[in-house]
Amino acid sequence: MKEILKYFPDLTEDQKEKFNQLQDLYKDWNLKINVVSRKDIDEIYLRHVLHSLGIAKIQQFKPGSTVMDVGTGGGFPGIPLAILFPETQFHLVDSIGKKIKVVNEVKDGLGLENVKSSNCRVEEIDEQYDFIVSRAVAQMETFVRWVRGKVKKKSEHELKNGILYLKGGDLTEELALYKTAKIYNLSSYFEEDFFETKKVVHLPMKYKG
Ligand SMILES: C[S@@+](CC[C@H](N)C(=O)[O-])C[C@H]1O[C@@H](n2cnc3c(N)ncnc32)[C@H](O)[C@@H]1O
Repeated sequence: MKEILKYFPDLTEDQKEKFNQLQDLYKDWNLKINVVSRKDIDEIYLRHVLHSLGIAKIQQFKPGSTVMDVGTGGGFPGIPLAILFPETQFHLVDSIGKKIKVVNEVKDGLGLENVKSSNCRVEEIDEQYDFIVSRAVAQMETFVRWVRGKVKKKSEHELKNGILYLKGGDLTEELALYKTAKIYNLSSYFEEDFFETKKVVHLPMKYKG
């Protein structure tokens, strides 16, 4: 939890309380369904919560804007972002039912009213959002094919709408097709070694590839 306060010192008491509850909620659920690796559960604030919040260093979601988290698994990056941006609506989607069950339990446990979830493949979703966020789900080309048409071309809330994808490693080859993609190194924002190779890719949706 100290990692979160270090980089997000202006949290409200309610947000602090919610972030505080996360570890115990995931610890309990992890005993039944493995959503966070055993090694990671003790470092959940660094490896999952702060990593998810890396997106917030690139984009501050505005009140009223809408975000879909594709392949959310146990709720990353969607749940931490929903705590940080309580006036933004989040739709967390995963094709595995038991993962969405955990998401729903965590959402209810925290009383997150700005989160809804769906147990389906993202290809089945027929809605448009200001932003699509994701971590560790598919190669960019596949991902873009899945979500094409699901980002609002022009947003009343946001100027930089598009995909915000948490990725690691060398992305030169994977992003060669996407001339408008911008890569942000999370090591510029967070000093822990874990973030050395971690990046946020922003792909604006005017891209027609
Ligand atoms: C490696 S996990 C990552 C989970 C989470 N984003 C995280 O970083 O902890 C990938 C998740 O994507 C989901 N997934 C893969 N393809 C999907 C699709 N087409 N639609 C919805 N979910 C998908 C899988 O069920 C799995 O839970």
